[in-house]
Amino acid sequence: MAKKYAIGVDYGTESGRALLVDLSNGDEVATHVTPYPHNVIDETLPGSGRKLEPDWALQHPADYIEVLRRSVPAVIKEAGIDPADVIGLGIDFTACTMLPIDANGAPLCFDEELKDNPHAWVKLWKHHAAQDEANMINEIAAKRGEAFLPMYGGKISSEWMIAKIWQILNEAPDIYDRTDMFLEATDWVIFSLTGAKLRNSCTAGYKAIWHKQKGYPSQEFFKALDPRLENLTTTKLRGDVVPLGTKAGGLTAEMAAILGLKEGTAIAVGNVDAHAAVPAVGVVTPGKLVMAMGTSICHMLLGSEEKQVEGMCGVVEDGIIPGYLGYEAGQSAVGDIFAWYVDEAVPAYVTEAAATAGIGVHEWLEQKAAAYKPGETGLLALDWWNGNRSVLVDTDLTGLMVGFTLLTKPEQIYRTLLEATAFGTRKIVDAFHGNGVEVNELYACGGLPQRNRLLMQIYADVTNREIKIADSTQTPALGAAMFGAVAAGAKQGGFASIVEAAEKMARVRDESFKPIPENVAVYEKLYQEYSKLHDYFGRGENDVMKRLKAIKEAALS
Ligand SMILES: Nc1ncnc2c1ncn2[C@@H]1O[C@H](COP(=O)(O)OP(=O)(O)O)[C@@H](O)[C@H]1O
Ligand SMILES: O=C(CO)[C@@H](O)[C@@H](O)COP(=O)(O)O
Repeated sequence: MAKKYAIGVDYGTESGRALLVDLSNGDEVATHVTPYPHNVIDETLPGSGRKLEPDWALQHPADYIEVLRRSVPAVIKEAGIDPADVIGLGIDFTACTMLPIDANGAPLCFDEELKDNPHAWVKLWKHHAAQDEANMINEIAAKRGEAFLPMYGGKISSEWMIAKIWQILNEAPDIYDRTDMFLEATDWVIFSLTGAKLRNSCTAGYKAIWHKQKGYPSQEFFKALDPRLENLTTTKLRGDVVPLGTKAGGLTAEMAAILGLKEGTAIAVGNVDAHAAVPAVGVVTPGKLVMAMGTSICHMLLGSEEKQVEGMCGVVEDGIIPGYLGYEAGQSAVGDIFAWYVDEAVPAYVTEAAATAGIGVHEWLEQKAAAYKPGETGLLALDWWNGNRSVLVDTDLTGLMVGFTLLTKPEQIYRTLLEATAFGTRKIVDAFHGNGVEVNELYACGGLPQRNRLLMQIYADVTNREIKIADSTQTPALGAAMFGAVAAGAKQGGFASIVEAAEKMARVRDESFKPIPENVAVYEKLYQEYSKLHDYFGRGENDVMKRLKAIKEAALS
């Protein structure tokens, strides 16, 4: 029998990537990236040039189709295979990236009459202009004692579905009225490929407050938010919510012609980028925390029971792997903190020394920082350069470093920043483990594990846990392809379940990072000090960070 393949399409913030994978062994045969022609729309609307307000971040839905049009034929061509041997396709997306559609499924921004209204466009995950609505949701939910709130660590984010919908209603009621359904972009792309309007359990659960047993929050809750939202969940949020790996449908004839694939090819329901990476590193059972490490970190973990864990982003049944509770937590800046130091704060001599050595500034700092023993710098930092997403859930918190002397060196500061983010991850690990959601091993994927060995050793030492590293450098796309193969099913040459797909296709590297006992002992002491600072500045004992923010805002006004 001819070899069978699946395609995973990973929709990132600035581009989409297709990956063609061999189902017999998980080999990544071909890949192709399409930058979004309209990129992130955060200044002016295409066409009218209408200016957008700060905190807005939109996208053009046609760009998502363009990724399919360019990247899918490109991987088929590069691989030189018969398109009929591609038996399934899955996608993963940034989230909550959402849009209003009409009764035919067309985005409202495609309508000549509506295209100059920014609310008709896709709101990207990092659209932060619905903060007022998010604050009201949290206030009202807390007052009413809504049971869902603790399942989201006590706070619903402005990035998520309900806050974004309410902003549309408040600022553009005509767009709200014209909307037949609000969909996650990941679900809209699947609709475009198959004609099936389904909602996937991952985005519905993590981003739209849907619960497998309880459904959405009550109509009374939505009425308490705004009487106009009373029927939202049965009208504009209607639609079946189905578990990941479900076949959404077959590729339509029209899309088959565009993609160069066979009509009827199995298409899996949509998924989220970080979550798709979990089976791609082979994690399909509890006890293993997967860290998608890049500019920020998403931490994902499976459990068998629904537990309340301080500061988690959410717990969703079938949210990561069908049959398990999926837990998500996160640090809102990690690589971004190192980037800040390298771009904004290192002395010129460091940049020059790195250039002379023919290496990057990160690499130069890593090499120098690796010469120190844990504790030797005398420095300690709080990693809140972009607030704290878990466990404190407070965007007003800011960064801090103590222990400077006249002898402090740039590489010591860099090492301290690496350590601070590791302590932030340890807080998350402890929050899960201490609340009965076991964390025994760590798995890492994303850009950072490939780039910085010192960072990974520090994480192993600080958490006192072995860390396995993804073999693939494109784990979300690999995970999406795996779900595509599950949608195709075993009879077609795919898999009966994601567990089977992971057994065949997922890989970690042979080399892992193991804790070094003498480092663990020193970091334990430093972590106790970190925890004292964390609680002192983060739990209200000393509100200096908030007071500084107020003074800054007054100075700016
Ligand atoms: N050698 C390095 N050590 C530590 N951080 C690095 C290094 N090189 C790049 N970074 C950081 O990695 C981040 C990008 O990670 P990546 O996984 O590629 O991106 P994304 O999170 O957008 O998918 C940036 O924040 C950058 O500062
Ligand atoms: O929020 C999530 C996942 O829950 C991400 O989709 C979102 O932060 C975007 O992440 P990336 O920038 O693609 O790593």
